[in-house]
Amino acid sequence: MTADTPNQQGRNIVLSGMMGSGKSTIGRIVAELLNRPFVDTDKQVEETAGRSVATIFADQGEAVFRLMERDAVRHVAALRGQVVSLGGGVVMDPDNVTHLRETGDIVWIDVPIDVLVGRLASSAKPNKRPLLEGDRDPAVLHSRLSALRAERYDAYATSAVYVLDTLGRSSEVVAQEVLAWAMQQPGVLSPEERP
Ligand SMILES: Nc1ncnc2c1ncn2[C@@H]1O[C@H](COP(=O)(O)OP(=O)(O)OP(=O)(O)O)[C@@H](O)[C@H]1O
Ligand SMILES: O=C(O)C1=C[C@@H](O)[C@@H](O)[C@H](O)C1
Ligand SMILES: [Mg+2]
Repeated sequence: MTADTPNQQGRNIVLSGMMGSGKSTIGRIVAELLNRPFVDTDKQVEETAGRSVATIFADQGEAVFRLMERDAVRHVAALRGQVVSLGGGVVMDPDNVTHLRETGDIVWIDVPIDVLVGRLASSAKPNKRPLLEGDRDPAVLHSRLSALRAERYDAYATSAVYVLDTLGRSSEVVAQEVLAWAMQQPGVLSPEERP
């Protein structure tokens, strides 16, 4: 088994949460520790479309992006044995959640807005986060992120089987918590992934 060969036995570990919550950072660590492929739905969309998330939003609109994202989700959910990082809005579509749950378990990385503002103000990633319009002003970011989180809270909470609290904890420590959770969860780790 290599990092490019999905393990057919283990369920996907699917990380969900707001922009900047740490899905990619934590997901990569978990994938490396388990020697699993790491898949990011935003990257899948960009590779398939040959354009950045921001360009898709600008040229074709958010609705077209969401359709592409649905396809990416179905692709990812067709395989097992992966660590998956979701775009921040994926779980707003209940069909996406249904597909993801067939082969995986969703873990929500819940991060307070103030922490997100601190992270996103110093890393605007305008090509990736058009909903924030590349804005780095902390007050504007705070109000945009608060509104998004309020709108999405129920979807994040109900789609996830586990919530990670990252406050004051490094990504490495949080990744270890994901592993500890996976160990307890039937079907997530294959026998060979268990110590
Ligand atoms: N537990 C943590 N403690 C401190 N910093 C963290 C932690 N997790 C992530 N970070 C930092 O927060 C920033 C955002 O993390 P990351 O890119 O992984 O988030 P994301 O959810 O993938 O966001 P997006 O997909 O919207 O870009 C990075 O600079 C990362 O180093
Ligand atoms: O929260 C969101 O709706 C988004 C988050 C990003 O991961 C991208 O999927 C896109 O910028 C939209
Ligand atoms: Mg990411």
